[in-house]
Amino acid sequence: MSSVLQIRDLTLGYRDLTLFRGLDMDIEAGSTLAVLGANGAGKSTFVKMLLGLLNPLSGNLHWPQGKPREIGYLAQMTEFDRRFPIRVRDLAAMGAWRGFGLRSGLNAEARKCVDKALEEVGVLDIADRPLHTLSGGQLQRALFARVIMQDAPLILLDEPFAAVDQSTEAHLLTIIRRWREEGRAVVLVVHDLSSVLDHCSHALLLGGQEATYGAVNEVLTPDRLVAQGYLSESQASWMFRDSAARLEVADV
Ligand SMILES: Nc1ncnc2c1ncn2[C@@H]1O[C@H](COP(=O)(O)OP(=O)(O)OP(=O)(O)O)[C@@H](O)[C@H]1O
Repeated sequence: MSSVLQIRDLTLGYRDLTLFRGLDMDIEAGSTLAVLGANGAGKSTFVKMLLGLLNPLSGNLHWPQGKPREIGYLAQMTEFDRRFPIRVRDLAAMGAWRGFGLRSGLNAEARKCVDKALEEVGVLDIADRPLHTLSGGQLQRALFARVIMQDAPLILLDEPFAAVDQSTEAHLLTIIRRWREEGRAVVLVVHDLSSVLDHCSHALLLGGQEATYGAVNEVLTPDRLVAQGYLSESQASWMFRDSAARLEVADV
């Protein structure tokens, strides 16, 4: 696999708060990375750094294939103001603004791509509805269409399943799988371990002033999850009760 981003000896935090030191990791093309950690562990800070909104305290970021023109990004839904007076179709089209420019508008080919993205996420039938009329799941699908339109090699999804039902989650996971198969790197901030196990190849666990990166099975061990404050001892022994290596599917 080729790396989209190489992170070396990274120390992350703020002026008076160091979240962790010495992280080495590669974000690989065609991989899915779960970023996990207890509240306040630094997940959003890590995402902000990847987006270039925050400099590391120290360390290096190297983009072997060149820094992408654009990083696909889905913010936490709570940060989205759905009173924004646009339609579903316009929201999706905003993902492609670099391709056609804000003034010139969409040509026929771009309009076709928007419709295809809306169809893929299952909201083409409500493409002309204003955002404030959508349910949480419909809005998340529309926001996924916007990410599809961004056509980026690295995609960051901040808690994409936080406010959606199981069938929407399953649908959105098929889109994530397609992105991975296309060789894009997908980074997901998640809270629920069950959505990590079957769908992510790698994990970055934050907490306890440490950052642990590796294959999912190597990182998400009961000892480590407890040591880094993600699970209590009793949660870990319940979730790992049948196997030392395999978690029960459960929310934390
Ligand atoms: N601009 C800032 N200046 C100083 N400290 C900050 C700033 N933003 C966040 N922090 C602190 O950094 C720590 C990590 O915050 P961050 O939002 O990255 O955590 P998180 O893992 O995303 O948490 P949650 O699961 O609650 O969303 C917290 O202690 C937070 O208070």
